[in-house]
Amino acid sequence: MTRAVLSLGSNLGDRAAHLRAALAGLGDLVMAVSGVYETPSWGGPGPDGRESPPYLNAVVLAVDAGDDPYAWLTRARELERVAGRDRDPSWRYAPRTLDVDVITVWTADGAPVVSDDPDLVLPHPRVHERAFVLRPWLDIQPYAELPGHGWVYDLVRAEPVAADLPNVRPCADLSLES
Ligand SMILES: Nc1ncnc2c1ncn2[C@@H]1O[C@H](COP(=O)(O)OP(=O)(O)OP(=O)(O)O)[C@@H](O)[C@H]1O
Ligand SMILES: Nc1nc2c(c(=O)[nH]1)N=C(CO)CN2
Repeated sequence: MTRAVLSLGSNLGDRAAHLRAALAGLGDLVMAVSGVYETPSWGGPGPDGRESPPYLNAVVLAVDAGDDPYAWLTRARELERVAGRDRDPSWRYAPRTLDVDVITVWTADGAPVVSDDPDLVLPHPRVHERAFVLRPWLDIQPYAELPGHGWVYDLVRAEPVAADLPNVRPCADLSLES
């Protein structure tokens, strides 16, 4: 058995519909879903100076009966494929219909999986800098700990995340829970 925290993001097309479809795709694996937040695009403009539009973001806690952490990556890529995500070789953080990142994975005994395989780095190597993940994560796990970085509630109060926090805006009118 493994548990995982996944980040869902969309800034292209019907953003809420893409998040809902991802959640539906995860189906019975989902244990808890955060609120939906509108967040400025993280990662800067494209090579031509074009800005990436704001995202809708949410975070999910999910559980899988199998033991393989890579199953989460496979699922994430499949959800992105179904959402029609295109990759733009000239712009790493180009707008996308759906982005699913594997944030952290725990084994059945509660130990965090640590991996430096470039195909699946765990915990996700940039999440400690990302208010758009850390803030929604607190909705579903107020005592969440990011392996190697400490309590999530401390991370959101320290720089560089604290400066971004006011721009992570709850969308009270949008819910992913049915
Ligand atoms: N924890 C992880 N979650 C998702 N993808 C990962 C992870 N660790 C490594 N990768 C690899 O990162 C590669 C790029 O993934 P992707 O294009 O979704 O990145 P991104 O979401 O645009 O950027 P970022 O990695 O900064 O979130 C993929 O080939 C994937 O195998
Ligand atoms: N606001 C926001 N910015 C991003 C996001 C995201 O989900 N939300 N995902 C990225 C690649 O993982 C890059 N930048």
